[in-house]
Amino acid sequence: MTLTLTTNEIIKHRTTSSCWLVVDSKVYDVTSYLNQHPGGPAILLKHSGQDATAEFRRIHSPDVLQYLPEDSHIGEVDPATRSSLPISSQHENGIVSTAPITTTTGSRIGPPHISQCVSLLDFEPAATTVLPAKALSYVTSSAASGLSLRGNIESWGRVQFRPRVLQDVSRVSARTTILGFPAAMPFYVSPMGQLGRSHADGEAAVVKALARRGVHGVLSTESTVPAPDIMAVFQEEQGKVEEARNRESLTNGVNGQQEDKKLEDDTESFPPAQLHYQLYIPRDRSAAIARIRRARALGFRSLWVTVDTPVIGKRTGDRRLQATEALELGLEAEAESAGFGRRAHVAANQFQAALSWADLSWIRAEWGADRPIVIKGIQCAEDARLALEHGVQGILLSNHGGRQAHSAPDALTTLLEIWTYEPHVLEKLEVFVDGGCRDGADVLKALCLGARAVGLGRPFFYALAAYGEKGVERCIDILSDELTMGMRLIGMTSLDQAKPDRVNAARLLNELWNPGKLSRL
Ligand code: HEM
Ligand SMILES: Cc1cc2nc3c(=O)[nH]c(=O)nc-3n(C[C@H](O)[C@H](O)[C@H](O)COP(=O)(O)O)c2cc1C
Repeated sequence: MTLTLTTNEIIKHRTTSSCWLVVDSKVYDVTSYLNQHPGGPAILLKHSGQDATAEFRRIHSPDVLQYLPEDSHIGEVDPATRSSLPISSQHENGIVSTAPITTTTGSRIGPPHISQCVSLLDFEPAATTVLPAKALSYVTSSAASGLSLRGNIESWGRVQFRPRVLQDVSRVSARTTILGFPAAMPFYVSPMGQLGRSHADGEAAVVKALARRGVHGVLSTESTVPAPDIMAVFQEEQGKVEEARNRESLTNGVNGQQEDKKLEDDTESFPPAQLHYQLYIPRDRSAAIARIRRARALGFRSLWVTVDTPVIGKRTGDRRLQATEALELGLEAEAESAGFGRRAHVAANQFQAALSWADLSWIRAEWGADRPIVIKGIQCAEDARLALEHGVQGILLSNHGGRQAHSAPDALTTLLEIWTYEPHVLEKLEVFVDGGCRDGADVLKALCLGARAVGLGRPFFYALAAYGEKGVERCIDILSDELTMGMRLIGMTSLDQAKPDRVNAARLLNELWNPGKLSRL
């Protein structure tokens, strides 16, 4: 029998010895979960004794409630007293970002006008004006001292173009295919968990923007909004785009202007956007199978299995903030353990640390023999070869945006390592790269070195935070503009001309892993 609990009763439970919170009118006793919560105990305490629904939804999909101990749901809020239940409205923790834009009088102002964002780098400072410190830490956070992240960013500048001139570049096309599906552009939005922490419209805003631009995106297992709802928004938006297109082509047909309207850059009429699904494998295989089946039934085009996360990396910034939050609440022991990260993740079954190459056979069986699988997180040539031998269709060279292993190689270096030691992989598999790419023209460098497309994460998180779906669209537009302009300036009219002789990667090649030299040590 479910208990009916009054507001007077609920508000009493705000301590480490009795901590209740309300989500969707359900009262949960989370006392025994406090020290297991991967987001730390302090944030649960802050939202305890209150209706935490709105704040919970900004961060979590209802799916996470499965991690609570079975008897945590202790009752329902008494409807007669619900209106007096305090609503926890602090956005995550109420601490505003550390670097707000301020006026000369010192007052805080919001992001600049969207038109002032002309490069992807402009979105980060814009986002710092709106994101609370905890969300900002979540997105900027990188592993350990930040070497992997810095290496990613710097790697792009270590490859130069070898521009060709006098090539008639009046008409260019950046069309490609990704795993057999046409794509307007050779870049995509990387999977990022908890986009609700960036903006209230979260994943919905991103997929709407993708549909309007014909750009592909990979949805994270850890999305704030459940996958079926996101797919529904995406399909509805695609329907609208299609309708608008049909109306336009009728009008153009009547006026006989179709030919004149053909854009030089081939960006006006684009193929439909596509969504792919990123999979984290939890410890419980039946939960993993349920995820795969759901993604398949929903029509995601391919499955991107993340393999660089047997455990969560050492996100130094997040750990410091969790320690600070705990100290603010006088929880010294929790503060001390915050420095050792989200050990509870493993207990919470979220990542299967025992995952191995052999697991690909049941993943394949569940996903389907004829549907593409991409391994996300390949970081050396040997593993690229193993992925090929295990029958996947693609590999993503990635160090998770510098958030997982310390001193991990940037994707361009891994790409060159594959060129050098396992070049046949590049002929057989579609190879994707991500990490630190912040310019459309840089995308071309990866393509010249054999990549199919480039993923971008943080710039989209920042653009979404500052401007919602308009920000995501602008981020895509800036990248597209830089890419097509880049093609013209290096003398390329289509992506099949993206070949290694268009770039000088000598600086990265000089530092490539060299087993021959090592064996002489
Ligand atoms: C009451 C049930 C809750 C459960 C079972 C739960 C579970 C989890 C889990 C499993 C994670 C790991 C990341 C993920 O899977 O999304 C997490 C992270 C987190 N949770 Fe909760 N959570 C709950 C409530 C809340 C509430 C009410 C808040 C705040 C309003 C919150 C804030 C966070 C934050 C900030 C993180 C850290 C995310 C990161 O930095 O990676 N959680 N929680
Ligand atoms: C905020 C954030 C959340 C992320 N969440 C996930 C995730 O849920 N699954 C995953 O496979 N990768 C995740 N990643 C890694 C990205 O998919 C991608 O590899 C990385 O962001 C690329 O680097 P960039 O941010 O420098 O562009 C996340 C990255 C960020 C920044």
